Amino acid sequence: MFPRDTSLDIPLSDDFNVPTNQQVGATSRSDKESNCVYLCGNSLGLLSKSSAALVQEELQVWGTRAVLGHFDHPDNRPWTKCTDEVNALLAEVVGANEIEVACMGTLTNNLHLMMDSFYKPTATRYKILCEAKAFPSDQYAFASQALAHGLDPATTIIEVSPRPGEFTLREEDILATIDKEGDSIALVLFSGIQYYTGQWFPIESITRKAQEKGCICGWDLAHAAGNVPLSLHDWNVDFAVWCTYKYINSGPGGIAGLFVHEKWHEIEQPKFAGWWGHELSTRFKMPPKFSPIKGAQGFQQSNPSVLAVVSLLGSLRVFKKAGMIGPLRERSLKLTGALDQMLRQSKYFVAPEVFDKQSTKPGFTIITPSEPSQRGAQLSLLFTGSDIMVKVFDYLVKNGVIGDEREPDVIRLAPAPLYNTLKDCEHAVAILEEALASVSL
Ligand SMILES: Cc1ncc(COP(=O)(O)O)c(C=O)c1O
Ligand SMILES: Nc1ccccc1C(=O)C[C@H](N)C(=O)O
Repeated sequence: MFPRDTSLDIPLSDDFNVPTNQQVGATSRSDKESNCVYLCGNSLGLLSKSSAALVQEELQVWGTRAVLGHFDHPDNRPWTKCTDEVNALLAEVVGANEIEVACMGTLTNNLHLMMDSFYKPTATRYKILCEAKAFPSDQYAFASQALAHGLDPATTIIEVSPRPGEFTLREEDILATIDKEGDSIALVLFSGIQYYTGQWFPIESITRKAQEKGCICGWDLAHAAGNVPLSLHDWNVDFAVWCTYKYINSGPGGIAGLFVHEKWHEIEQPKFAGWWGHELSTRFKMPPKFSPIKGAQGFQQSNPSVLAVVSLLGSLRVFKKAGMIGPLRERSLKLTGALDQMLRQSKYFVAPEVFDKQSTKPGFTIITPSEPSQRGAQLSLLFTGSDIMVKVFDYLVKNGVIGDEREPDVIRLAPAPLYNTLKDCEHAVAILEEALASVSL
């Protein structure tokens, strides 16, 4: 029997709205009013009551104060300064100084903005190094950046792939590639945590090696921010971008984050300026010449959606109340560790070394590293056969277990430490086993 840690039975925060079985269309469940088992905070985090209340407040201010809300706000949160509290909290989440962080735009927008500033190919140093099978938006961004510089993506973008028979990257292979190709690499840009495999890359050592070879090192932290401890400033990361709608629960399409290390603030001025990057003290005097805010916030372009900002703020306040990343990671290690252990005890589990994708016998392996320091909350389950994953996924949803399917073959399950419990993990494993039993029939 798996030893139970009863502290994991109570959610860390009761501030979240968990959809019911009925609401998610779990038609096989008779307990329609019970909460579903939501293990999909790696794609879209849940709505916190705090975010919902703050959005309502801003709607109220908009309805009652209209344009005056920009400067004179009943809750002392004038819209011109609505990102102040968020920036401070985001800086804590990613391990940065406040001046290094901006809450703005969207992940892919910010990635382009940062590449516009930091990707400066020359005749001899022009390549972009990333992991193979990066999230498609990142691949499109890299390729289009290469094209914009008149370069051929096929020769510009180099990817590190897993060794044959392996699912994740070895640190030594990444470092060796940088060593070998570094003189021709302009930019090393990995995801902090790989969206498909859930592998947490060694950010500090990759950054160090890239910089030793004279490359710029940036990070896409979509799956890392709010999930694992980060120390972007101390790790000397050049720049980073992330979305906030996953583990940080800002809501679909929520406002994103951007980090520019302090060492660049005097050197790298915003290239595509907008008025919101201009110093607040003179912004509304409408001067013709752009005078940027020092640091990451100088990269802001437009006035942000206040509704999006406070939706993020609500969740960040929940993070703060829970003690920020330290306690969250501690709980995350236990929850994901327990889920991992239970899955490995399943009769359908096949060890990754002997996993046979072609097998028609229903089964799965876990492609996420088993070493906790190499992963965050997410576990990626790879299924045998060609249509087993889809059938299993369908069964899970009908039974109120919400993970996500990622083509071609993976179901991702991610217990979020703020709102998931050990019971969620136990329930998910039980339903998964039922699902696999049903496809065996
Ligand atoms: C690693 C990664 N990059 C980019 C994106 C795209 O983000 P967005 O649509 O917010 O630009 C996502 C998620 O959608 C992601 O996980
Ligand atoms: N923004 C979305 C909208 C619709 C569906 C998924 C997403 C995701 O965020 C996907 C995520 N990046 C992932 O790792 O799969």
